[in-house]
Amino acid sequence: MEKAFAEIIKSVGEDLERDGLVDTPKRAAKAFQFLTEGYRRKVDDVVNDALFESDCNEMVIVSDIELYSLCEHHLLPFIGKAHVAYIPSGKVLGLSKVARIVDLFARRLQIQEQLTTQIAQTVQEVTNAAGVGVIIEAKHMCMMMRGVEKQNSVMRTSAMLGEFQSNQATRQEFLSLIAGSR
Ligand SMILES: Nc1nc2c(ncn2[C@@H]2O[C@H](COP(=O)(O)OP(=O)(O)OP(=O)(O)O)[C@@H](O)[C@H]2O)c(=O)[nH]1
Ligand SMILES: [Zn+2]
Repeated sequence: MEKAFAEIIKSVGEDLERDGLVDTPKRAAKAFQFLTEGYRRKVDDVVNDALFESDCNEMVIVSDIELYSLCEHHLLPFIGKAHVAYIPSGKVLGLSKVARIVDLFARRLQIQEQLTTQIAQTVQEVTNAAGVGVIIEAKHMCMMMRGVEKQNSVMRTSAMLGEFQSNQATRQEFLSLIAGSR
């Protein structure tokens, strides 16, 4: 990866020997490894058995989880928030683990739709919840810094599983609680 970054820097006409750039391929490779570390993590390790028996069967919402991902088309960041809700069915998930699941899939090359679905399916699989809802709102640098250059558009995606899909009242409760947090 270091070599690849060195090639990219040379290809823009820069001098790789100059002071500020000497260590840049190494730094950039380290940064890119971090931004894609989701490929090297496993759900079980991330969740770390932090599942707790509970007879709570009311909606749990973790909202406004910061999200940084990379669009797979341009390798530019998309940045925003994820809102994750589920209805427990015997087990609740450690609070931080919801955010860790978001990062696990965000730190990959992604499109927002797939990221949203992967988070929802994983929360469902891990908790066996009666329903899961995920909403992501994000701004894509590939639409802001280049290309169509629209600064204010926000992409909103959702994935609704189980009761969030079949029960209008559940979905509505989730949406109104999210709206309250905005
Ligand atoms: N659906 C979806 N599209 C995305 C996402 N991230 C980037 N894109 C889009 O992927 C598309 C790639 O289109 P192309 O025409 O192949 O690439 P391009 O010529 O660079 O397109 P422009 O961005 O329109 O300049 C663009 O419309 C991007 O806006 C995403 O998360 N979801
Ligand atoms: Zn893009």
